[in-house]
Amino acid sequence: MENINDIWGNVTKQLRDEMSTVAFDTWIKPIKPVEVAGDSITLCVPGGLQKGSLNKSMIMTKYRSLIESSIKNVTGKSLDLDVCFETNSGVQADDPIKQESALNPKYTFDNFIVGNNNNLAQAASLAVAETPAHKYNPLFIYGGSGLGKTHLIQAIGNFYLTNNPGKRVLYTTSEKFTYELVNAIREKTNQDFRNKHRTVDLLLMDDVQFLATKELAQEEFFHTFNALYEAGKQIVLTSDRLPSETPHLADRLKTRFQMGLLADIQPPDYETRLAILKSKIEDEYFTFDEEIVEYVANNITSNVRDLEGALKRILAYAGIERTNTISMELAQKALKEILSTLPQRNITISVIIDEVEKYYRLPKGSLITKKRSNDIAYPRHIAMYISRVILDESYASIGDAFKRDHSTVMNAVKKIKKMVTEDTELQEIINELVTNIKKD
Ligand SMILES: Nc1ncnc2c1ncn2[C@@H]1O[C@H](COP(=O)(O)OP(=O)(O)OP(=O)(O)O)[C@@H](O)[C@H]1O
Repeated sequence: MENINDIWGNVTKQLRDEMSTVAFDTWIKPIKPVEVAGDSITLCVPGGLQKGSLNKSMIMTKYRSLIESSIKNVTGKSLDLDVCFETNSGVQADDPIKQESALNPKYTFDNFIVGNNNNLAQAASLAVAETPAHKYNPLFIYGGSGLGKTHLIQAIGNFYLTNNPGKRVLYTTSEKFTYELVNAIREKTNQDFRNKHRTVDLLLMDDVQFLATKELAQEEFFHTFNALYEAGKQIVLTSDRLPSETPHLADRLKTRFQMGLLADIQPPDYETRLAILKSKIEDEYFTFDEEIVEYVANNITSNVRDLEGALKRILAYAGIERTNTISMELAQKALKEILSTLPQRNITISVIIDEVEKYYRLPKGSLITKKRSNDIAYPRHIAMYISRVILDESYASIGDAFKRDHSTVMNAVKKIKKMVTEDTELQEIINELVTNIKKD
């Protein structure tokens, strides 16, 4: 069973039998199903910020396991429950224009945490949502999995619809686009397909990299893109990589995707991970000590989806132990399994060089040039120091990687080692670099 309304209809039938009528009418009946995406199901509770968050808290603490087990009975799958409520900046779940747009109201700018890793993409997204087709058309957001691309692209749509009621927005993915195109050809409804995609004010296309291997869909999307662009409509695209690095993507699409702004999202740094965790915890109404939040931020470094997963695990353990206060012991128990299964990166000197160059925003390969200016020499010494500390490599093999002799490496390592003991800022930089180097 795939349709969210069918699933929820069956789940509520079961819940009605298992709960008292008063509890069912108060807590379950007002819930609106939003979507099933991947391993999670999203439901929306009524109320604004205050009442909505109370409703959500009640569902998550008291009824979560009951709802999740009914969902499992109905779908045969374990789906994570995600509950949203209607904020001022989110569109209403039952608004017909919203339904046509296929947007999920839970993705807003309000709940998107901005850090060094995503500030360009967030600022450009907001600019596009405020004044579409003005500055950046198309806006192309790219970055690794679980870093917030879907969140941002949908926040653009939600913001735009809230501020421009009556305008038409369409959120789709390249896979959905292809699937609907194939159906349209089979059922001879090509014109409907074109009307749907070419007459909107704002087209949001997620995961555009999957178009690359589908010739027919690329051809159709090329014409969709042109029709919208020429009509002065905004297009926003997301991908896991740059257009120029997408194999099999037609050149004419590559050039079009590059016409506006290319904005990247990088994995969140430590500060941003902390801020994201704190904001997600605020939504949950559980008490966490600062040291527990730091423990999670230090250990889960890959992406925001994994951070959320870690938090959900901790909350699930808290649910089992029927407590609202999270202890360090509970957090460690909850994360033990996932920490041991997280992919470990194969760390080499070249990984360290890459990360240090990225951190100091230096062009790739700068650390192994002959340049001796301080802006290159200092990061180079740090990279040598980290190579020695993390990998325990010999000075000679570090020297080979940096095209330097072994005494240069030895002096650099000695110098940074001394500085680290005196300079707390440098200690923090090195901690952050080591975290970046270790994450996959
Ligand atoms: N900066 C952020 N602030 C708050 N939540 C975030 C942030 N970035 C990501 N998230 C959350 O992390 C989860 C994963 O994000 P999202 O689905 O947008 O990633 P993605 O880049 O589209 O991944 P994929 O390429 O795998 O589809 C979502 O629940 C999203 O709300």
